[in-house]
Amino acid sequence: MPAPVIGVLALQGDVREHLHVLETLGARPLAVRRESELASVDGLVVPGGESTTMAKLARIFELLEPLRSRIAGGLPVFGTCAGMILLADRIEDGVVGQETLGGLDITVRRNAFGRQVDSFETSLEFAGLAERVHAVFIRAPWVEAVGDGVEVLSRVPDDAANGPAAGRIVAVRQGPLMATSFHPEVGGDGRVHRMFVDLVKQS
Ligand SMILES: NC(=O)CC[C@H](N)C(=O)O
Repeated sequence: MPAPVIGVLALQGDVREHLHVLETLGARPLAVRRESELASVDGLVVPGGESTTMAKLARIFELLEPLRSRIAGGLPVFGTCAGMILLADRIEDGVVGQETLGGLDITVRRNAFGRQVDSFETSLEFAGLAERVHAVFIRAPWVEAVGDGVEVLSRVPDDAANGPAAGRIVAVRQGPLMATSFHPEVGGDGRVHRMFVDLVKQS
């Protein structure tokens, strides 16, 4: 199979970082702003940024329904941080009327880590990876609840020192959909993206 075309939704957020990691992994990255571009991708990354802004822009750019229909059609999608929020079927602490793309049977809590520690870095065990992943959290959501078909890939260590974040789910997969609360595109570790590229190749 030729290298898959992997789009990065390029309405807002840290688009360039994702394009760069995908390029280093030998995928063909494509910034997606129009329906015609969306139609040509084999997989899609929804980056970190601001989920409410991204949803509004997706509506303005007439991408909301095309995105929903490609997700319903089985397109592999990887959401990071705001991207996780956009893929979630249910949001806690969203703004009133906040729209999502949906598809992942999860409930996310926006800005869950709170003001004191809203941005931090740690290393986490991650299902399928031998070594821990360096995880950068920036005003991140966590996953409050998952449906039956959802595989948990990573959690904050269940250690009292982690306070209310202890044991919280921060990475999931459901069929062709993957999401992380943190930003694997920051910090030069391509292993989580490689997992997604492999998922795209298998689909
Ligand atoms: N780094 C991020 O993507 C932050 C997400 C942001 N707090 C939101 O609600 O959309």
